[in-house]
Amino acid sequence: MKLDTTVDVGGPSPYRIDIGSGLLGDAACVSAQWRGRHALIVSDTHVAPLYSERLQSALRIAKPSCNINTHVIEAGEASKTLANFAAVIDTLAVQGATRDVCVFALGGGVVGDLAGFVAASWMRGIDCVQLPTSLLAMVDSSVGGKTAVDIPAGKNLVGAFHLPRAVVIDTATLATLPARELHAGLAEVVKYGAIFDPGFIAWLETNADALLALDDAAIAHAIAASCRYKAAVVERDPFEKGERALLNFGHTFAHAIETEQGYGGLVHGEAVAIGMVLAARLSARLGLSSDKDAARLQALLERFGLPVSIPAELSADALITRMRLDKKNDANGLRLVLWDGMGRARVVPGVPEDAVGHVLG
Ligand SMILES: NC(=O)c1ccc[n+]([C@@H]2O[C@H](COP(=O)([O-])OP(=O)(O)OC[C@H]3O[C@@H](n4cnc5c(N)ncnc54)[C@H](O)[C@@H]3O)[C@@H](O)[C@H]2O)c1
Ligand SMILES: O=C(O)C(=O)C[C@@H](O)[C@H](O)[C@H](O)COP(=O)(O)O
Ligand SMILES: [Zn+2]
Repeated sequence: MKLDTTVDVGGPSPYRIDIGSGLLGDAACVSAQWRGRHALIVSDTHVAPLYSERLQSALRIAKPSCNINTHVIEAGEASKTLANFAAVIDTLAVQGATRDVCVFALGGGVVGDLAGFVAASWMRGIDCVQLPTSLLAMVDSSVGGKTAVDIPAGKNLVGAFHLPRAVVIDTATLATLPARELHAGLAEVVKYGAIFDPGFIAWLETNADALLALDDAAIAHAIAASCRYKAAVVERDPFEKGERALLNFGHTFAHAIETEQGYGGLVHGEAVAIGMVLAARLSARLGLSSDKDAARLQALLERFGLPVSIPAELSADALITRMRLDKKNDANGLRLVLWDGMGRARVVPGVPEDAVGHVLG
């Protein structure tokens, strides 16, 4: 077990992100914020068989007389539902979980968002510790307290802001992550460079092969840097009243694609890669950035094995209809995160639908 780095997240209820190899088996680390005697581990059918036992043992070392329950959902986006939310809530009720219960979210962003929403809701709010096992969850979803489930009408339309008590990132779990999911996580890593830091884009270009080969030092740097970019913005704007919306770069397109595919097509990071390319092209068309920058962003995403164009079966009309239900919109219509070139983005209200239709082809 080796704690490499910590990132402090300030704001209304500060917490710490621990990053290191083997941390899931570190009793002191995983249990540091656990107050009561009840614990509920929420995980999925891919992750639970690999890591749930390790976490349970660590928790039992920390509190030998504890009451630990595990709720396992089917792996995949299609599980981020109100039905599974209700099922996890029922598990807490059957367990007799008191308000000092801690929910441990062990898995990718699907588990993290669902378990976080349960924690936001049970007895009006209990503790949640995020234990992300996918790269995407390590660099993005475990941090910042956005919790949600999807409904057929749209992604993340039902949810709450509920900050985790702690985030523990065991980088050793990436050894079992499928390559497709590694690539998906890299899309959100690229996002930070695209919106905040051209220097980070250059670093990603130089270290692309090392990242794809899961080189320890490169991966550790990408995770820590990503957590720092996200921590900085969510501590200034925890409830997305302003600048936090920049983290939604590419997401209006991405969520429309995921919803239109019924949450069983592209995975979130893949949809975000396409969404960022579309947002970059739209920004160039509107005169905010250049085609050259858009091409550079696209090339980096392609290098990470990510798709950059809309699946052929999806029509522009259907996607625009989905985009109208995006949470950032207001009375002026589509409100999109547009791009000023590498490292700079802005929220633009009243984006004309015909311009959007043009980049959707
Ligand atoms: N709350 C936020 O701020 C935020 C940010 C970004 C994304 N999200 C949400 O996160 C979700 C996407 O997260 P994701 O990409 O982690 O998807 P995911 O949770 O579906 O995980 C991806 C796949 O990898 C598997 N997996 C995870 N870790 C593994 C490991 N170590 N070994 C083997 N298999 C492993 C999972 O079982 C799953 O099949 C979406 O629902 C998205 O909306 C939320
Ligand atoms: O943390 C945020 O803020 C983000 O927007 C991060 C996104 O990567 C993430 O996909 C988020 O869940 C999208 O939020 P939503 O508000 O558009 O549902
Ligand atoms: Zn995202």
